[in-house]
Amino acid sequence: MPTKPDVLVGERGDEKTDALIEIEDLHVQFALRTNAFSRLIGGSAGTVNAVDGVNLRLGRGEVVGLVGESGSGKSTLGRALLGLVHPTSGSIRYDGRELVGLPESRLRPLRRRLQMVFQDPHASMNPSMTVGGGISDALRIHGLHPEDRREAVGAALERVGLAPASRFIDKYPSELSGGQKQRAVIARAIALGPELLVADEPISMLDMSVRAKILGLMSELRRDLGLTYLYITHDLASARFFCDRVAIMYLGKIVEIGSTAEIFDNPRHPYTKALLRAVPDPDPSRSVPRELPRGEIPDAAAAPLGCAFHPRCPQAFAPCGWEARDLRMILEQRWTSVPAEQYESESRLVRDGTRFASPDSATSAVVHSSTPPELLEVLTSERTAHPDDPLWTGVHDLTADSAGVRVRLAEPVAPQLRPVPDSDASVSCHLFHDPAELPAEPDAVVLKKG
Ligand SMILES: Nc1ncnc2c1ncn2[C@@H]1O[C@H](COP(=O)(O)OP(=O)(O)OP(=O)(O)O)[C@@H](O)[C@H]1O
Repeated sequence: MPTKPDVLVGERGDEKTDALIEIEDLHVQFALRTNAFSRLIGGSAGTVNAVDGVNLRLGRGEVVGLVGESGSGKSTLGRALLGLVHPTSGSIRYDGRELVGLPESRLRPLRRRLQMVFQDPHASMNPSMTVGGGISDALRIHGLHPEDRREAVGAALERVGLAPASRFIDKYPSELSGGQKQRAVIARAIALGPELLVADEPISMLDMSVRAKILGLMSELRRDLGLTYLYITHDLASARFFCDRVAIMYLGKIVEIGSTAEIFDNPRHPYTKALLRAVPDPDPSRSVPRELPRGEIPDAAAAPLGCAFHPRCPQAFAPCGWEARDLRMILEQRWTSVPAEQYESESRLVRDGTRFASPDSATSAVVHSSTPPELLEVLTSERTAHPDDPLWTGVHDLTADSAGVRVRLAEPVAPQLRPVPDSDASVSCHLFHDPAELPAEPDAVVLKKG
């Protein structure tokens, strides 16, 4: 396997080589489509903040891994880099040139330099074109003279290990194995002479036996061609092997970034720790918890207040962004372990599951109930039974009023990605930066529907 070059890592985990890509405060929103009936009854279209204020710098020749669960915004960030989705705001500079807002006609020539390798090599290739034809076509689109194309195709195929090229050039994708197809896709990308490859899960659909070989090839290409990579993956083990730095994404934000060694040897964010614990251990005799924390990745269209990870975080505390809707999660958890009759009687106390709570400020909300004292009793007994649940650090008090149970909550504070002293990592977590010292962010107190 190729060895990693020495990397100079500076503050915020940024490499001190000159930057090929500089992303600043990037936002990508998608409009949610609602049906006519929902609009009629006042449902708003809503938006998904797929990328929510990302800052990231890729040094020339650097490999940066973007890791996170499904839906965290990794692909959208990668696609935004290539101009395949349009950012809502923010800046992407490639070699000092601003890409955001460039018309397609000016973006197209740059695409030669910014290439993408997708997860599914089969879907990336035109089944009716030979391997050579597909690569040649990409070269034609980018204006390469016909006479130069065959030679460039052959060189690219041999460079990715499909050698001799004459054996592969006239084959159709269906005649290649999965690994060979991904090599052909990489050949098409490098034939154009790119500087950056956005590799979006490039090995996840391949057999285990060929994954390491493809990663090895990508490392060789990085060394020989000076390529820079944004490597998008769920798979921390491959990121550890391949990347100089790793950024952990959660619901559109980078929550931790640092050198690969720092992320793996000294993870800080509870989400990074959870992801690392979930990596399967090759030694079956060691029983390491594999589960991610409770709950699922929340709906990006209604992201939690404060730190988006707080509902799942075992170390969350008062300022992390507790909301009345977090009480629903606590109740649902309780109802999985009580007898059916108790579930029936308790769940009836919450008036309307679709409108569980109405916040009237960031720190006060009503959980609706037709019998508030009884609901208060259930919530109080839950608090007494599990006083250590992080949620209770953010609940000042619960009182019954005519509409339901009123909840007074701690002020939510959105954490910010900040450098960790004496390390090359940055983390966005109140465990590492005093929330009282963070500059106020407007979205720290934005109300979301409960
Ligand atoms: N074209 C689109 N229209 C609407 N929403 C979208 C669109 N593309 C992505 N999203 C939403 O944006 C969020 C981020 O999606 P994205 O695919 O970037 O995440 P990801 O981390 O790459 O996930 P995966 O690993 O499953 O590919 C998700 O909530 C997704 O549903």
